Amino acid sequence: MQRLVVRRGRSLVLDQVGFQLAPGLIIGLLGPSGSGKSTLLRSIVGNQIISGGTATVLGQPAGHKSLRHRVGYMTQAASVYDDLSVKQNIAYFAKILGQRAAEVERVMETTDLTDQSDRLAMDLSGGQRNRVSLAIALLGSPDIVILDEPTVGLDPVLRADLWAMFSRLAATGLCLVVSSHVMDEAMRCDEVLLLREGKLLGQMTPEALMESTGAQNPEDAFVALIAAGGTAQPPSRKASVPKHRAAAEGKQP
Ligand SMILES: Nc1ncnc2c1ncn2[C@@H]1O[C@H](COP(=O)(O)OP(=O)(O)OP(=O)(O)O)[C@@H](O)[C@H]1O
Repeated sequence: MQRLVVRRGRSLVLDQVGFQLAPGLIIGLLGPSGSGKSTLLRSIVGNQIISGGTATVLGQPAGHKSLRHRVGYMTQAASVYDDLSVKQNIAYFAKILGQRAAEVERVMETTDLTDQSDRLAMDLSGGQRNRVSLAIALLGSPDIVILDEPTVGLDPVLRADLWAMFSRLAATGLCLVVSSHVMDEAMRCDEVLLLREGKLLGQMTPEALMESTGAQNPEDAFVALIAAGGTAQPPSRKASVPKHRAAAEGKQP
């Protein structure tokens, strides 16, 4: 994204936002409610009219038809039909996307839903419902998956399970962009984009965020960064050791 500007009505919702994504990383988009996270995610997907700047995804303008199968999107409201089973839900979207039946099995396996395939969506827990939405976003093996507040409303155990799943997906080379208003989730990301009132305060590793502010936790670090006027310096990609790789090599990320 370069100098991205989005206006909605009279409001300036995104103000000159610029950042880069990279494969194999979990990029956390963090900011308070109303800071513009969903608008920014829609801009990456190509569902948002932009007023200025450029949104380029995998070398194409965001929303280009060639990106249809390369960018997966899980919206904030889980797109799951209560009266269909897990498998029927996924198969329905697979059909719309022109995907084969084998792809339905693949995404159910990836999201640990194979055992639940015949259960009606209305009988699922919040975490399982979110995994159905994630499975739908993974149809067609996209290169980038955009997840809008996927852990909202989940208890800490289910939240941790979902983040572990994101890490496994990143290890396959996928780029995941995950929004959250829970600052503590920053520590689970490889890099964070910090958004406030439509402005990007910075893009950095969570470790760099903590180090540069000297704060004890991500929430305090966010406040300290605001007080310091933010920094929009992009991270050195050499410094970004993905959490999944650090764990595999037994290093502290
Ligand atoms: N249709 C609209 N017209 C005008 N302003 C809007 C419209 N939709 C959203 N906004 C404003 O745009 C801003 C950003 O909204 P957005 O939903 O992107 O934020 P968010 O960070 O995702 O918030 P949340 O975490 O609550 O979903 C908000 O101030 C909101 O009031």
